Amino acid sequence: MQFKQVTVKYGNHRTIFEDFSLDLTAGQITCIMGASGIGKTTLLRMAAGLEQPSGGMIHRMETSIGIVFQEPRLLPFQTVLENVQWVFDREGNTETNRYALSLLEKAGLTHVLHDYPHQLSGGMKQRVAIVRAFVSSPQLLIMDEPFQGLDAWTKREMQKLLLLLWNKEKPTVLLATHDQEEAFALGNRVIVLGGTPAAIIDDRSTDREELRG
Ligand SMILES: Nc1ncnc2c1ncn2[C@@H]1O[C@H](COP(=O)(O)OP(=O)(O)OP(=O)(O)O)[C@@H](O)[C@H]1O
Repeated sequence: MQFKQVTVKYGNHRTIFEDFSLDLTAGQITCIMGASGIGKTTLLRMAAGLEQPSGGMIHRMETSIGIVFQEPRLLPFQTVLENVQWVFDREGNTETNRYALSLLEKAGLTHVLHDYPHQLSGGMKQRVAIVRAFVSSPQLLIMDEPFQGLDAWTKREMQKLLLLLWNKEKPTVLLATHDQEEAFALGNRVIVLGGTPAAIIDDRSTDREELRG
């Protein structure tokens, strides 16, 4: 997907992006870093089509999108399993259902399938949100600091799960993180935003194949 000369302004004085262009290679994981408030969430929301730029264009080749927000955003009156099934037609879709169950197992959630969100820890809720984004095998996966707040072990497990799924289906992934180590462990490319309005101040291709999977 492509951002072409994108401008984002809030009010009269606040310019977050101006003439910002970025070309994402399909099938790659691109990690976006940058100080708090620089515009990472805004960029991801535009990539998902949730926000329109004030100027410029966004071209998206991918037709299906999965999103993991900074907070889990689960449906409160649906169980863990229902929250994940909600994104596909569970009736007669046994193949997807089986896939959902296998992802929930990989995410260590098998024992809470029938629990409701208020019964889960913050980390468990976030894992449900991650599985929900993965289950429909989207061509574009947008993840806004998805592993923030998870304990170190769970974080590593979820990162491994992301790489496992990415290796299988090669979606285009756009992932915002504050964690440089995470960015270089996961990304094929790491982009750092800086300045006002935000511009790309560092753009590196990584060659860390040995860390994958
Ligand atoms: N709806 C809005 N109205 C006004 N200003 C906004 C709005 N949404 C975001 N902003 C401003 O745009 C800037 C970029 O916000 P954004 O959430 O994209 O940053 P971020 O890099 O994701 O930050 P963080 O790392 O803290 O999540 C911030 O200065 C924020 O205050």
